[in-house]
Amino acid sequence: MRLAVRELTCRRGARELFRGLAFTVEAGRALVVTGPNGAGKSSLLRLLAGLASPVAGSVRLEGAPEPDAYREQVHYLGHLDAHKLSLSAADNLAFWRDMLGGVDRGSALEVEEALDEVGLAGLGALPVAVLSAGQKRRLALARLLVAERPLWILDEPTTALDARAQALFASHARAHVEKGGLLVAATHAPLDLGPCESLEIGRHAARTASDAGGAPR
Ligand SMILES: Nc1ncnc2c1ncn2[C@@H]1O[C@H](COP(=O)(O)OP(=O)(O)OP(=O)(O)O)[C@@H](O)[C@H]1O
Repeated sequence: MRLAVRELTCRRGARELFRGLAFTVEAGRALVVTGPNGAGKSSLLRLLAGLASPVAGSVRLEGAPEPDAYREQVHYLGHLDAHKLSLSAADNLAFWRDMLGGVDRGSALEVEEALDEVGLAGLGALPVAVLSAGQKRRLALARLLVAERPLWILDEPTTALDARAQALFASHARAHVEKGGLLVAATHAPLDLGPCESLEIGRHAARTASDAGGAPR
């Protein structure tokens, strides 16, 4: 399986952010997207997640078991955590498990296991409204664990996380890739994903590099 992006053009408002962008991400590989504020990283990720349509070009998951059900192959974590604040942490996660999970749960974790895994054990009954910013982000990351999906698209996944949670995230992300998953993450900070490709979105062009230094990993 591989993510194939061809001749992608993105426009927001009157501004063209990029044109003719092309790259692939193979199964078992990660791509880190970097670039200055406003360059178009989140816009690119929304295109990759199928949440927005490109002006031109295509995004395909080649070799996927169900190529027509692209959105069902994708875990997307945006800037916002997308929690229902009045519901408990456990109820939020149960919702996402049911929403995102398939019939075959594979090795996906149960809600309590996932809460434990992200360091929220004992907090499952609390309404999300009272969780700290980092706890809310940890809960968002727990969504990746309660449903198995091959393509993870993550927008600044470590925002608000302390060093321990960042390391925890990195170990789950590496494990996902090592077992053949695909991962695309936009970030301003190193993610410690191990060997990965990088894509720099600039003001005028996008530049790709494989396992090159110079960009956060
Ligand atoms: N709905 C919209 N209408 C018009 N312009 C938009 C819209 N959404 C985003 N933009 C503009 O598109 C550009 C790219 O935004 P985007 O969020 O993709 O950048 P980014 O690289 O993720 O930035 P950051 O590092 O700050 O998160 C910005 O100039 C932004 O103002």
